[in-house]
Amino acid sequence: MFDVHLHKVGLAYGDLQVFQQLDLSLKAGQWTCLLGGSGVGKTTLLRMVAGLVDQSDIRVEGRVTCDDGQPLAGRIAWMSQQDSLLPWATVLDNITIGERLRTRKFLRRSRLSSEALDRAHHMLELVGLDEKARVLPQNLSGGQRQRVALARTLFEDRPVVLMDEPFGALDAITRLNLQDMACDLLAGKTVMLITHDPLEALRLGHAVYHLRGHPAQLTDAITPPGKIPRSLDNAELMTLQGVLLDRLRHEESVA
Ligand SMILES: Nc1ncnc2c1ncn2[C@@H]1O[C@H](COP(=O)(O)OP(=O)(O)OP(=O)(O)O)[C@@H](O)[C@H]1O
Repeated sequence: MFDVHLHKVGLAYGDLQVFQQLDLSLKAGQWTCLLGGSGVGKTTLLRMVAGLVDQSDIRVEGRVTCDDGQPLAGRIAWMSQQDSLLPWATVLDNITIGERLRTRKFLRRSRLSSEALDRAHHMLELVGLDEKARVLPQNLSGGQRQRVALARTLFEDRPVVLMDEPFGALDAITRLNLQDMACDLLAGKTVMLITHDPLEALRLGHAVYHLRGHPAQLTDAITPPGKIPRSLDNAELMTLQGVLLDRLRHEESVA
């Protein structure tokens, strides 16, 4: 278990300074949630943590370090709103795609180890979809597809999970159910979650930050009380939701 630290990070696309001088710590085993208006730089910040920014046409400042002294590269799983499932591959093949690419068993018709297959089936069981192992993604609902994406994230078994609005396209009830499932199954992982939904951030976040302004800055963390996922009848949660919605609405109106 290790914390991830962002030290004075900044990023500019040409003349557009998206954010600068940001300090942020992702605490080991906790959920850090990030809210902010459209275009403020949330995805860019997440991509920077993941090492996914192409440094040829942008300026990157600062450092991302882990407090165990090891690099973060290779210890991250990613989950986004677009489930990125390959349409022509079965659910099982989608879940094991990373393993197939790493072991060069993607193009050849060679088989994965029985251990890897058992583990993939187990992940599907955990998300309640084992009976869908052989179907194609087009035959699944949006919520089921995101459960497959969650199973793929679990299969990768990385200590750090970066999530970019993973539940954003789902209806309210499916979203609540998936929040609970992700919270349960990702227990012990260090999670950074980007969301537009204050309630989602407050249900799941040990620390909730608001990214705002141009260049963007982070507000102080809100640390809602109680264990995650927090219950909807938590009165403090509802008060904090009102505060955050008000902040976000004000931000939109001045942008
Ligand atoms: N590859 C790129 N080249 C140039 N500008 C970019 C690039 N990617 C993003 N931007 C710009 O950087 C800013 C931040 O974009 P980003 O996608 O990080 O915002 P966001 O907060 O995630 O937005 P949303 O909530 O709408 O997804 C925006 O002004 C966007 O237009």
